[in-house]
Amino acid sequence: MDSAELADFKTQLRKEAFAVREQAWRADPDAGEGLERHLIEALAMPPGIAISGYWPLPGEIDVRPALRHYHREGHRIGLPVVIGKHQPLVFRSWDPAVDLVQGSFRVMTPPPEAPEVVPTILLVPLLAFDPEGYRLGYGGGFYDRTLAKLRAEAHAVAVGVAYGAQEVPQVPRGTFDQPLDFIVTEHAVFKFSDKIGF
Ligand SMILES: Nc1nc2c(c(=O)[nH]1)N(C=O)[C@@H](CNc1ccc(C(=O)N[C@@H](CCC(=O)O)C(=O)O)cc1)CN2
Ligand SMILES: Nc1ncnc2c1ncn2[C@@H]1O[C@H](COP(=O)(O)OP(=O)(O)OP(=O)(O)O)[C@@H](O)[C@H]1O
Repeated sequence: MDSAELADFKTQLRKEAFAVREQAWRADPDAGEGLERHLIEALAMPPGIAISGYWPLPGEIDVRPALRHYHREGHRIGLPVVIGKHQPLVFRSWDPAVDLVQGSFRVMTPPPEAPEVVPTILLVPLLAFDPEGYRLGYGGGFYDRTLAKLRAEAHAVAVGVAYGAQEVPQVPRGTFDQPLDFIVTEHAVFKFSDKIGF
């Protein structure tokens, strides 16, 4: 498959994945609680480690119960901010008292004055995932660029979070696609690397 065919294939898969995710979300809007439980069971976070999450868009599994838990445990939490097309994401500090502002793509983000957080563990949103740990995102390449940068610089663990229904047999892969270390859903944990052994 050349890169144009790969992009077309991903576009088609994205349409299907949107519909499947929307349905899962409508059926179980509180799945974030099961997700929180599985995250806590699966990943022993070293004290004080910085964790990134996201403020969910309609359809995305609600990662906020887990973020509140990690904040209570004393972790620094960052939420993603798009600083430009073709640029890696930047993460800014969030806590329950922070008033969010609307950023690019209607995503809620911490205000510009919130300090930057460089996460070691990233809770990564996605449209679809496969049983080998590959993910399909919105197509901006934001998380691929961000993970490539963080993994080149330091220890970074990518944890895809999703509804179980978002699993597909295979996500088409290109050279830039960054595999996940874990995928955690409201029902299950998939582990692809031993990376969290700090
Ligand atoms: N909650 C959340 N925050 C996030 C992301 C995400 O996936 N989820 N991102 C992950 O990169 C970044 C924002 N990137 C985004 C890139 C594209 C679209 C987008 O195109 N949304 C369309 C739906 C897609 C389409 O119809 O083609 C929309 O808003 O209607 C949204 C977010 C950073 N923050
Ligand atoms: N590290 C990178 N350097 C340069 N281009 C990249 C990099 N990562 C991804 N891209 C390009 O970004 C575009 C979008 O990639 P892709 O379709 O894989 O996005 P995605 O994984 O669905 O989205 P996201 O990572 O934002 O969730 C592709 O053209 C891809 O080649």
